Amino acid sequence: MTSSHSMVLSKRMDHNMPLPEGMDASEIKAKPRRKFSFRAPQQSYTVNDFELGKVLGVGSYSKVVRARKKDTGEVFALKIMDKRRVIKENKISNVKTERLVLDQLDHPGVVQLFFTFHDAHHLYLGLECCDGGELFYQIMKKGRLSVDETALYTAEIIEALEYIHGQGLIHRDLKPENILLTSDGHLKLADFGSTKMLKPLQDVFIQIEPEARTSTFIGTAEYVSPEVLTSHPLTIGADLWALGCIVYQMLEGKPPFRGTSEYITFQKVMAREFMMPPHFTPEAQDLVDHLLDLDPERRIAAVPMGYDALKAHPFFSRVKWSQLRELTPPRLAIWAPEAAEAESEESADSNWDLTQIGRKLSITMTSRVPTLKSGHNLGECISEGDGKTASTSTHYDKNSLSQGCNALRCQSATTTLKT
Ligand SMILES: Nc1ncnc2c1ncn2[C@@H]1O[C@H](COP(=O)(O)OP(=O)(O)OP(=O)(O)O)[C@@H](O)[C@H]1O
Repeated sequence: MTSSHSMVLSKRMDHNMPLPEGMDASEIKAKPRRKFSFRAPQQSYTVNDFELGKVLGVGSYSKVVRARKKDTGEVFALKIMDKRRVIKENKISNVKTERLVLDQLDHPGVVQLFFTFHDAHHLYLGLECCDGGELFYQIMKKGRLSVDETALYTAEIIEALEYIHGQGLIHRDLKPENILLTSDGHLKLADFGSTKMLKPLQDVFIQIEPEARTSTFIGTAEYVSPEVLTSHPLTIGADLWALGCIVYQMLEGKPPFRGTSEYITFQKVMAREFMMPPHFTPEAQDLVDHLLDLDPERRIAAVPMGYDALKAHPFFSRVKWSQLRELTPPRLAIWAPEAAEAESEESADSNWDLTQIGRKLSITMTSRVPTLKSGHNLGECISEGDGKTASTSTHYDKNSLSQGCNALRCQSATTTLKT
């Protein structure tokens, strides 16, 4: 029996899942539960091993800081997560998922994880540092990207998506904030905390707990696909829809679906109500149109071998797919993280104080913040273990939407407004 096989079995036993054909329960009981090793090891580092530099970005439960390892001089992006905040924001499964998924991925279009460590109050992920900032910032600074810039960036996103989809993963939170640029201007996907795993990753069986049928879903309003809003099965089509939104946003400066409230945004998504700007070339219009198909199975690239069709789309006629990473990428708008942070809403959060990292809690305590019980070992989130990951977290409450969405489901399939 292979190690992965025994791991599959131990997980199946834990969850009373049916045994594979021909397997005998007594055989399984005799096998000790095996642990697997992460490629990116859990180190015994402390935060004092690093010189902390500028803040690269702020997430809902993390702060990402440029950090130089004092002994080797290597530079990383240290994703620092406050344990109390992780619990408070109900992000434990996101942390586990991100750690497990990043550990398994190895592609130039995906941010690399090198190591993890933790201390009494924080969890740390040592990530490849993307000094060019977020794609979001580039769009914001440039207003709109040219067709050639958009084609090259989209091609790099497509290569990364093809890879992660081939690994049985759906990113689920693809948006310009989660697409980062290296200092030489190439793109990398980041933030895999919401990833859905459809199958075992390589030789590690990661237990996919059936997602509770709650009235919640995951994603970001402007990039969420209509089928996700109506609780249809999640497929790679959800990422392809988000890709369509991102292509549109690069060319137009803003995403196709944006309302005055999230609820209005969802209504527009459900009705596929967006304006196709007249300055879009016919190729760009066609690509956006095919990615933003209401039927996830008809979205270009959603079928087997579909990526070949996507890459052959005339929008990419000038893209040399075989040399993508060698091509000169678009010139970056100057990236100043502190300035961007000041512009961002999240920076209004003053609870983070880097001088306190590793020493005491950086989060301002309030009576509503849960207490870390001694038995609650959150370090296990990033430790080597049995590969178990919990079900996913909540971004939106769908209850308040269901009525409106159900009504919208009856509307005409395609309501693309063209000027
Ligand atoms: N490897 C990296 N290099 C440079 N900057 C990074 C890196 N990883 C993350 N960042 C920056 O930090 C921000 C927050 O990171 P990330 O999205 O992973 O955090 P999060 O807490 O999971 O966020 P979310 O609010 O989406 O859940 C990113 O949007 C990006 O600006």
